[in-house]
Amino acid sequence: MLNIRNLEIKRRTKNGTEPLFSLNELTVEKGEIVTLMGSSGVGKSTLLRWVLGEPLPNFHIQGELRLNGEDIGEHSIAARQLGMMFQKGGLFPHLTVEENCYFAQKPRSLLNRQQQKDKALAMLNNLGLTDKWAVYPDSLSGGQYARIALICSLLAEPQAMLLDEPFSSLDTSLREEVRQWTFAQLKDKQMPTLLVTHDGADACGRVLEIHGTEVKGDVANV
Ligand SMILES: Nc1ncnc2c1ncn2[C@@H]1O[C@H](COP(=O)(O)OP(=O)(O)OP(=O)(O)O)[C@@H](O)[C@H]1O
Repeated sequence: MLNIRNLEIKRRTKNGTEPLFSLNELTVEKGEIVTLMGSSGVGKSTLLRWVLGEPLPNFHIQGELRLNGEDIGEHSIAARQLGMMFQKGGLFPHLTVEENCYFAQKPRSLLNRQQQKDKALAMLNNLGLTDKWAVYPDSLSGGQYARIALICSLLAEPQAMLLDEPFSSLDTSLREEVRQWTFAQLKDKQMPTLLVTHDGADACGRVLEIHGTEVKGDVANV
């Protein structure tokens, strides 16, 4: 379970700070997907980068962050055990799919190399993508890339997943398919997931909307 409380995001300016938005409380339960919607520039990506633990020198951010009840606000990126899927990226371009799959499992895996291979291949096999095992990410199509990037995030066995406009680089025909597949994977794994998007078509689960500097609770459930 991911819990954010008393969050205030401000952007540093020449003359001080400018408020982006604030949030009293947001909890994402195990097995739940919560979508945070808002127009471009309101601070959605900044929120996810703060949750992930990235240094954000151009922002002033206050808030409490808990994962499964533990305060992780001071933890390093690696120690937070969070998975992330971006609009683009997520795979190392200089590593093959196979090497990306091993790298993803490295930090906490107790499995040996053969077990890591079997686990990754089983996931790729479900998608009919085992023939991409030896290729580099730049030779994958957009949909193949998105799915393999999510597989790599899941192989790391994160405690929660953060999705930042994960489908917006896909064309319409593929977008619906990848979206359905991604949400099914996350629900199947009971993964607490926080999704940010400006596009209502990509929303899933409980939807919160940023209006001005405030977040309005549960506008819909999709
Ligand atoms: N590194 C940075 N330094 C200074 N300002 C930044 C930086 N990154 C983003 N901003 C500004 O902070 C605000 C919030 O940006 P953010 O990327 O979080 O918005 P967003 O809601 O995710 O937008 P989008 O939907 O377009 O991705 C914007 O006004 C943006 O211009």
